[in-house]
Amino acid sequence: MLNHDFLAYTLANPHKLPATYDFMLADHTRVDIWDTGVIVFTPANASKDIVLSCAVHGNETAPIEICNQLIKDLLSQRIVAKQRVLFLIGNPAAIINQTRFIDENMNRLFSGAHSKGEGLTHPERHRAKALEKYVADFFTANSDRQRIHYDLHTAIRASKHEKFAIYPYRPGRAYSSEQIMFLAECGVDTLLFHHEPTTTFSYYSSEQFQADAFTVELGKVMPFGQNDMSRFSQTHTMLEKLITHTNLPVIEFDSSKVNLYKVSRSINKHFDDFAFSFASDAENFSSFKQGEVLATEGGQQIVVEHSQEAIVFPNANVPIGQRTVLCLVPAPNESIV
Ligand SMILES: O=C(O)CCC(=O)N[C@@H](CCC(=O)O)C(=O)O
Ligand SMILES: [Zn+2]
Repeated sequence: MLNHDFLAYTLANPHKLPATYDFMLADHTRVDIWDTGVIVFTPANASKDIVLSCAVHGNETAPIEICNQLIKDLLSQRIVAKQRVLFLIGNPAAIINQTRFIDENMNRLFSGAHSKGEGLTHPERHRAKALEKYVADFFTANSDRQRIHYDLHTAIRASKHEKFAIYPYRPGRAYSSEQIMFLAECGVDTLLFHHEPTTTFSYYSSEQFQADAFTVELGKVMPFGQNDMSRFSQTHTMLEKLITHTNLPVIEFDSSKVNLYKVSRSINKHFDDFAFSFASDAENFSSFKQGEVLATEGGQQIVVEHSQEAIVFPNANVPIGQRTVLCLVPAPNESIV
């Protein structure tokens, strides 16, 4: 049965739990375990419903360690939740495999993509569909609460901005200065405003439930045991405060504390010979000048269109049709309230 180590319990039962559980922590918090890697803490009188997800990519270990420590501290009652929290350990089988995924990148399978196209038997398809349902059940249980979802990741390569967040496309909804400043307090000082709908987990929560949802990149991917956890202490502290405080002070928007970019385009792969022209170890946010060649494929060159474009998440090793890189330009005039 479960002791305080929910990660160990999840990895001992990566596909299915022997049973679902609910119990009380003293008389203050109800705990529900809905599935492998899925645990809810419900205190009385919360004002926020918060989803913290990790391991949507199985080899991104630092977010897993952060979430497991918060869960341990809640279960042992070192800390007491004042807000309702759903923790999701996204892909337990891929954690055991020490890989980004088993058959398919799960962060391309939300908003119904799990049920379209080929590969319907892939384990990530079933898990993405199940995770959608858990998030839907969690958020729709209350209609009067602030809804927050931080989908925690680490990136494949080094980055000029170590910690950054992707703000999913949200037409007609202003960006939240409160959220941007909270993330800055977490040490996540760089925001990318996405320009189109995607099939990521954070877009799902944002679009379906109007959650303040973000993909949050906390550093470079490392195997278990090799994370310098001191680099995550600011984030850990702020997430703990978010969960355990009734109210957090709202910090006034200060543009000098954040770097704001918007996605100018997503370059998708059309041919097997897609190749980048820049160094294979180029950092995220490396910037290129107008006319410079970013990539080649099918005998064509893909060149920088704006006076400068920065790149993030370059990965030529993706299936045809998927994103190889996001191009970014500065975003000084976004609507932030
Ligand atoms: O480092 C990389 O190349 C990928 C890191 C990562 O997993 N990023 C997310 C971003 C999701 C988003 O665009 O909101 C992903 O690619 O799924
Ligand atoms: Zn990731």
